[in-house]
Amino acid sequence: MTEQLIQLRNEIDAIDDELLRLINKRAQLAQQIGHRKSSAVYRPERESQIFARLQQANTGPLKNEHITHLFTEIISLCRALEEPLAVAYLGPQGTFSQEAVIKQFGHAVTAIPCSTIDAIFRKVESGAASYGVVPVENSTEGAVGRTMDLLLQTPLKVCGELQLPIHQCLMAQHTNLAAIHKIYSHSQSFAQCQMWLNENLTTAIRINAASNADAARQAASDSNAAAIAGRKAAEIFGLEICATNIEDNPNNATRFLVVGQQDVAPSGRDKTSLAMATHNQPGAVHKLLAPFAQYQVSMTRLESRPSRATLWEYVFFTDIEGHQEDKNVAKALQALRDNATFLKVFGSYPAA
Ligand SMILES: O=C(O)C(=O)C[C@]1(C(=O)O)C=C[C@@H](O)C=C1
Repeated sequence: MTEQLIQLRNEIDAIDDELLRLINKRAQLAQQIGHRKSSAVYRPERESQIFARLQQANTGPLKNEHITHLFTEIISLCRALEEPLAVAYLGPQGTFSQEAVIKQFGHAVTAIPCSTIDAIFRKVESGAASYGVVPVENSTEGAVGRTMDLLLQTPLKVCGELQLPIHQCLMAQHTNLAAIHKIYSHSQSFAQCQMWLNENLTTAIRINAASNADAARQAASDSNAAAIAGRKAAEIFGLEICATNIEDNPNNATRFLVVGQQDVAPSGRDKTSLAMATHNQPGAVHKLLAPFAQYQVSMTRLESRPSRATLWEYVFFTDIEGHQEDKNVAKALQALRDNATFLKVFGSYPAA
């Protein structure tokens, strides 16, 4: 080893010692905060402010996404010292939903796989899990109807959102595509990879699975089969990756919501999700939405779903910019309450 290399490594050792001391000091401070908290340990608004501040201060060479990644894990460990969290998600292990849990909460949580979106809501409502992570829309396939229907019924609040890029891989016991006669996947993933499949695996039959992870599990026991799933599923089931990024749209992403029992305080960069309905009359929807324009509230999403109560009546699901405690948002919501036949605010939370 050259003198210079030894010198550089000595400097890294000294920095690691300092980081170790500082990270443990940070953990002790989090513990002290934990002892002073009377309610929820997880504070999405504070975590969002920490990430925003660090990104602002970051001078590189590490990219902002790396800094967020690193501090997600540091905060995750500090939070777990205050109180261990259980987070329910759409399982089994190896799904994109599990990746979403890790992206939002870090690794220091107990992730509880559930077999349906209904089961996730039930786990959180009963207190068996502190939070649930549910898919709400995909950039290619659109809204996840079951999540939207359950939001109407649940007493839970929306506490957060995150977006996960969805990169699909073809995986099998080997990489010989000529030997693949069957492909397992979830129907949504098949829909997202149609062009690639039509070009590269024309004759293989497509078999629907309950989830991508379940597809990978089945491919792991059949040498003539492959699965379409996320990279994580290949790791879990010991499969080889035959092709990566096979989704038709390279910007394919799924948006997830975090649901829990708490109202989240303003972070300074928030969104509010709600659903509303009005009479089925000419101009009624225009009138319903007017308060947003009047109080300068931006809508980031507007989606209609059948009300399920009355034929051909619709509920409008809306995301707006701002927190329900912000003055303009509060005024718009009050005006909406006066006009709408139905209004439910699901919650305000830091924008992803
Ligand atoms: O500031 C708090 O309330 C903390 O508990 C500390 C901390 C952190 O590690 O920074 C941990 C958990 C919360 O979700 C937010 C922040």
